[in-house]
Amino acid sequence: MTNLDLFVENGKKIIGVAANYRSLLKVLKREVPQVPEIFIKPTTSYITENEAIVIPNGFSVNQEVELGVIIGKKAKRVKENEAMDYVGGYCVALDMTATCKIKEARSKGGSWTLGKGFDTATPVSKFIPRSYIPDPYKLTLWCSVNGKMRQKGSTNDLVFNIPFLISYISKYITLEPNDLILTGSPPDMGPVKENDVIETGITDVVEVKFKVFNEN
Ligand SMILES: O=C([O-])CC(=O)C(=O)O
Ligand SMILES: [Mg+2]
Repeated sequence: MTNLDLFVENGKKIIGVAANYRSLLKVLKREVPQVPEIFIKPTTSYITENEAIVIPNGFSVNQEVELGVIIGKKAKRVKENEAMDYVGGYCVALDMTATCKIKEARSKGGSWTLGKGFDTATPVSKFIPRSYIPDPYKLTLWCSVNGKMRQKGSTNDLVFNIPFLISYISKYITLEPNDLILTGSPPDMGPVKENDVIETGITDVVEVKFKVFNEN
């Protein structure tokens, strides 16, 4: 038996999707991609409510609010039309991103591991059972910093929807119960600094608060 409420404790992997909102691609002046660009974050980057986001020394870090999809059962080469059977539930997540490291990786062709995977880079809400969200494309994701709204986006703006992502990823990487897919951020991610308070949520579903600290 898997208790998906404990997805953080039992988490095996976190798979992120980059630039998966049409509105973000527009801002970035990028074409809609043919396939998703994916990356992995370690589960040691998880934090939950009341734990601190810690910015590593010398890093510049942005917040990105995202719909998290939590896998309910093992998925390998899943067809798109069966993919929703593998969704156990959802969460709201912050894909904290060290922009300094991602820029360096993009320009030098290096890896995203530090840019996406540092400790505390994946703050998440509690688990939301799948039945609680009958239509995952009607959700409003929001994120405020120090009480000022910074991001607001609708999941109907996703480029690759949840079944496509599960089908695509599971062709190459077996998905396991408690894995988390971060489906990408709407525009207006921005830098955060020590003592900032980040509040984030899915309207009428869940909200969660995190405080930001420097490493020392
Ligand atoms: O941070 C990035 O460069 C890409 C990303 O994760 C997103 O669009 O959600
Ligand atoms: Mg992201």
